[in-house]
Amino acid sequence: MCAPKLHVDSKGNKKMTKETWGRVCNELLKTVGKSNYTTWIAPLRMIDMAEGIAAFEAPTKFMRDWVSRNFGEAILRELRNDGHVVERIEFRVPELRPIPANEVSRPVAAPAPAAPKARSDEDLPGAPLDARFTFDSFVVGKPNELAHAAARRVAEGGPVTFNPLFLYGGVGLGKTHLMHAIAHELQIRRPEARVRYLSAEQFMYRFVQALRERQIMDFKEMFRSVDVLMVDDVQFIAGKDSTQEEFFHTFNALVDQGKQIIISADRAPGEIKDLEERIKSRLQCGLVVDLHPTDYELRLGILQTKTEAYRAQYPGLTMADGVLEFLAHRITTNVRVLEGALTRLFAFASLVGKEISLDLAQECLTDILRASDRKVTIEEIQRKVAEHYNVRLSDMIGPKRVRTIARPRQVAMYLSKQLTTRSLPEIGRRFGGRDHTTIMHGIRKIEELMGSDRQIAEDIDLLRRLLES
Ligand SMILES: Nc1ncnc2c1ncn2[C@@H]1O[C@H](COP(=O)(O)OP(=O)(O)OP(=O)(O)O)[C@@H](O)[C@H]1O
Repeated sequence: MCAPKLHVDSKGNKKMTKETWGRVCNELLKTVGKSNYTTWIAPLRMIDMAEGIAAFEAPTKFMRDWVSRNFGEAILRELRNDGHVVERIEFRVPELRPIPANEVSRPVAAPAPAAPKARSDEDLPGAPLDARFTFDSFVVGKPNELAHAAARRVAEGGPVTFNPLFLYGGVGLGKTHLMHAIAHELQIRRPEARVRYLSAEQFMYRFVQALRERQIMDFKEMFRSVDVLMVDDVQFIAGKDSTQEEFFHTFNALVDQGKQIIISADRAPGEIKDLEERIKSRLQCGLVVDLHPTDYELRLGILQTKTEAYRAQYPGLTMADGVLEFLAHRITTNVRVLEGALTRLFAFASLVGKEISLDLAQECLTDILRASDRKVTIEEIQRKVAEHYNVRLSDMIGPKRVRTIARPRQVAMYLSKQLTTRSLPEIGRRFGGRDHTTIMHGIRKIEELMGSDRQIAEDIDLLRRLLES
């Protein structure tokens, strides 16, 4: 930790105090970045500063070598910048002794055994699985059908055909659910297989813990002896050099042995910033599939499935028609938010003893509905409408008055008023500087036509759904 012992140089050089070392640490944090700082610098202990030599203690030999090689220069520079006369730095390791808890720099799940012992299944790495995340409870729709099919294939446990399976997609779209579903299924189909699931963050903590406790060989052996390894949210290791290094070797060792690896991330391998190139290319070697943002039908399907479960839990509650459709339409962010809204709705309705109606939904979900309001822009509306009617985008703002162009333009004006919070003069400006009365006229025209022209009404409905999904 950054806690120096105080020493005075016999040559009268500047004294190292807690404050000055604190300042040096602050500068180092800026130059090496938070994760490097926490992993490598914070565990250092300044033990001496005399005769131009700054001596530090690192918890392990590995850390000593790593810090010396990678951060020695930076530490030297910052000490000098702080006004200390330092010729060189020495890194030492303590005599073999248990490391006191206050030198542990990172939270860890549970202390590893101090001495190596015979390995049982308990020693294998892994995080608990959520019993609810099965294939049965996973609702399949267009946006996730490929990811689902790939997950199913891997879960069959046949010969490894693609390695790794790389699943990616935005927050709350079902990556973890699918990984747990694979693990559950494999436990049934291949009970003898060592299937291990953990997040990349847990992988790192275990790695750091192994370093600290000098059990790196055990760590390596543990991870290399699984049959199926699943690592969730792999983007977490980006920028964490030594964890990446270890992950890379684990990955290679397992692939070489023909063991299945399943990885998830919030984006495609090539797009993960600060992930080593060699890891990116390894991750791209198998099958890379993405979970697309949900569409209206999938959201409705998920809501219907979850509602079935709630009906059993709250047998007395009734739900008015249109509530699920309203939620699927309005909450487009992610499935987790959708689920949260439904849970709250059932709990609220049961508390107040009322039917779940649209009014009740609006009342109890105001914050979620407001946060989920997608900000559609006028430009997006113009683009979508132009595509739909096969006219040029420039015609949306141009002067042409022929009906084949004027009508789509009015549709875009109408949707701009409906789907954005822009005022009529603002909308007018975006439509080539038209007056607000022209916009008003366009909107009225469309409102009128929607009552008499089914085609226009359908077009509007479709465009609205496209823009809001
Ligand atoms: N297609 C689906 N069918 C049923 N439930 C789903 C589906 N997709 C997501 N969910 C549910 O949504 C919630 C969030 O899903 P999950 O945790 O798998 O998302 P994630 O993609 O791993 O998100 P994150 O990026 O935050 O880790 C879970 O409760 C999950 O069961």
